Amino acid sequence: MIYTVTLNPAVDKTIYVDNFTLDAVNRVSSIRQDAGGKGINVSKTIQQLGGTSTAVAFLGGASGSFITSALDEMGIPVRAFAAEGDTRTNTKVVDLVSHTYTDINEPGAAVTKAMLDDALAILALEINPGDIVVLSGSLPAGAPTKTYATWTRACRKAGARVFLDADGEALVEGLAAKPSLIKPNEVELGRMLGRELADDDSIIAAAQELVDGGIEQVMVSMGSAGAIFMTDKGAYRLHQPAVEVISTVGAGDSVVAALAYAADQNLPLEQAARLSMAVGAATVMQPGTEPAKRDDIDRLLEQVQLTRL
Ligand SMILES: Nc1ncnc2c1ncn2[C@@H]1O[C@H](COP(=O)(O)OP(=O)(O)O)[C@@H](O)[C@H]1O
Ligand SMILES: O=P(O)(O)OC[C@H]1O[C@](O)(COP(=O)(O)O)[C@@H](O)[C@@H]1O
Repeated sequence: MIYTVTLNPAVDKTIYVDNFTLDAVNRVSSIRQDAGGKGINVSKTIQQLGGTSTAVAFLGGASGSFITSALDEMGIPVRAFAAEGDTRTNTKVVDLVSHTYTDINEPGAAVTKAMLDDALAILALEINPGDIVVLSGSLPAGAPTKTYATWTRACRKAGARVFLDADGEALVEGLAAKPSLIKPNEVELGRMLGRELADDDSIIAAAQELVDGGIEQVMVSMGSAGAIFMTDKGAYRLHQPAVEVISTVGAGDSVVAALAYAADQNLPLEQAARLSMAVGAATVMQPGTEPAKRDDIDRLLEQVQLTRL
């Protein structure tokens, strides 16, 4: 079983504007809204892959209900915990002329340590050995920076494999609890290590350091440049096929989803790596945070380039 955990979910509101201009009135040509937040996006993609996951999330207000209904409609089981206040709305401004994409992410509804502890106690009782728990996204206000470390330890103690996709302090602290997999992009990885990673060699060296430190799998996603997948059983340079890019929001989440699905299905490492790139490319072909289409994934899978390092 796969559980995705989104402590700070969001309604992703994509606003389409022609010639987005700062310091001026901009007229919106169309809007779309998606259930979002990193773990929720992971659940949506796992569903497209034919897998099953339970989306664990703190939700509140009308925006929280919007997310619950959207996931219900997709047939994704939700384990909702009440947030203190309304779930945030993250605004994505897409300029259809200049093709720029601007994210404006709100801080989100606060939680208390007691709320987090209660949710974790319930989740830990439910987890069975061999399950996968995906911890994704920013921490909401009120959550200590060591929250992911605490959750990783508890889930590992219950026998689960933990995949962590976070940034900044939350990631640095979380690493101490030794998740099985992390998926920083190259900027997040550089930030985490406090140095600029300018080329493949420096990314490979950085990922190797983490694997040597006890993280079994480090997937460094690199946007249109593909990814470097470093593991304790092999390392790969990956390139996805060229596709028409509609929205890159949720691309990283889709890579995490593919890796969680592959691990749950016990797919060989190389197959997992290929799948993650096909899913990443198929995701950017969709608007907003609509998940990748199965037929795109199947078609792109054969075109992924994989080189053993
Ligand atoms: N512009 C793009 N063109 C094609 N594929 C992309 C593009 N951006 C992202 N992807 C795919 O999605 C994956 C994850 O994207 P990335 O931007 O690195 O993640 P994040 O959203 O976490 O920053 C990439 O490794 C790649 O496979
Ligand atoms: O929790 P954070 O870091 O604010 O990120 C939340 C945002 O990230 C997303 O999950 C997209 O993430 P990625 O583009 O990094 O895959 C959006 O759905 C959401 O608005």
